[in-house]
Amino acid sequence: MAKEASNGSQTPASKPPPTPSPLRNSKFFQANMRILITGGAGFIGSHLVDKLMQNEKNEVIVADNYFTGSKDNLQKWIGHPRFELIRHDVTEPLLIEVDRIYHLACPASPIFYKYNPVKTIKTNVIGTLNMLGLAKRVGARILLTSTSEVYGDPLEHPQKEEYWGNVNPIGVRSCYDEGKRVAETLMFDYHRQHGIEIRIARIFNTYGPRMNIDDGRVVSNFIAQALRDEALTVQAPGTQTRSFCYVSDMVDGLVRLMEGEHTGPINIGNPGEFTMMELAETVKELINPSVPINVVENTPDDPRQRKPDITKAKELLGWEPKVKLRDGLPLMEEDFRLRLGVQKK
Ligand SMILES: NC(=O)c1ccc[n+]([C@@H]2O[C@H](COP(=O)([O-])OP(=O)(O)OC[C@H]3O[C@@H](n4cnc5c(N)ncnc54)[C@H](O)[C@@H]3O)[C@@H](O)[C@H]2O)c1
Ligand SMILES: O=C(O)[C@H]1O[C@H](OP(=O)(O)OP(=O)(O)OC[C@H]2O[C@@H](n3ccc(=O)[nH]c3=O)[C@H](O)[C@@H]2O)[C@H](O)[C@@H](O)[C@@H]1O
Repeated sequence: MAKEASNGSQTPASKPPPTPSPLRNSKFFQANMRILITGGAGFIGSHLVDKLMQNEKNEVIVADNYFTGSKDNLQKWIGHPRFELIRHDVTEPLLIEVDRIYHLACPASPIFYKYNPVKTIKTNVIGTLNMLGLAKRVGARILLTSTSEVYGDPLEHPQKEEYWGNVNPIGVRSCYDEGKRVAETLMFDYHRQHGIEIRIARIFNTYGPRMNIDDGRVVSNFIAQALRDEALTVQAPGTQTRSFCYVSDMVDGLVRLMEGEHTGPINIGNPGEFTMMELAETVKELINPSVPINVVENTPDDPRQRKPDITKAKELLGWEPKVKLRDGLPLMEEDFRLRLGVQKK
């Protein structure tokens, strides 16, 4: 029997999550998978939209508050009968019917996630709670895009999924690192407590076309600086490392994880590891050999090294990255040239 809630409304007794809607079996719906992408107007999200829209059986719904994303990234899909775009902040509940939720909504560039850290935490915690609530109500499978930042300034190298990390809980990056750690916890608690089907991807630095030009992340900074004939700003000491994954490899990994049998967390990233000085030298060589490289001040708590161990992704998802940094950078250069209006000399 339903219980009487204190405000007088009826609340259902505790029960297992519903199976997907019976409409799934009707003639019309059988051909479709309805997929929600939160943060789908952003960099990775918009590439994921492109990939999922290629399958004519998919309907794609994007919910985004446009904090760091833009309708421009989705221009080609606006008006398409299988596509819907909703201006929505995930810190508010969303009532729709879907089969899959790719939950990406969260500013990813350190400049943007530090801009309003309280909002970043709300997005990670309340936003993930809301999306898990939605998954529970409609019986959808949900994938969280977590981050290599859950490993903090890692004391193990390369990072395996079993490593618990070395994160400063009160630093300026904590709104993001700890926010994503709580989001992972919520995912597993909903899975254990309510039987929700979950997937967790731990994404390592990803780059490619459509990154915000002035978004502050290292690859977009260096390419924009090289094209504008400005000095490349290597933050000290320059020996810190990152591993850069091209965006088409990333979305391929995310879809495999979603449609595979494993909850994760699974690292998705390119194990090729570079110092920031090496990255600057590569950008200089490929894009503009006449720009200088300047070493500038760094920000607090910058991780000193990062490289994914992708054994799990290889074994469990049959996934590994295909695009090498030297091949991916020119593809991004082309997109930045178009957007900045800078011709090749
Ligand atoms: N790009 C990377 O290197 C990287 C690495 C690790 C993890 N990730 C994760 O992948 C996801 C996508 O990253 P990205 O690089 O595409 O970043 P992005 O900033 O381009 O995209 C994030 C999107 O989320 C939207 N958003 C932010 N807060 C929101 C809110 N409260 N409600 C609704 N929408 C909101 C933004 O407007 C934007 O469209 C993020 O969850 C990020 O943490 C990215
Ligand atoms: O992969 C991840 O998990 C995380 O990676 C990045 O975080 P971060 O590695 O700090 O990204 P950048 O801001 O691109 O910085 C990378 C390195 O480049 C350096 N850097 C940055 C900008 C610049 O102009 N010059 C420069 O040398 C930074 O000091 C840092 O060492 C993303 O922005 C996060 O969203 C993501 O979760």
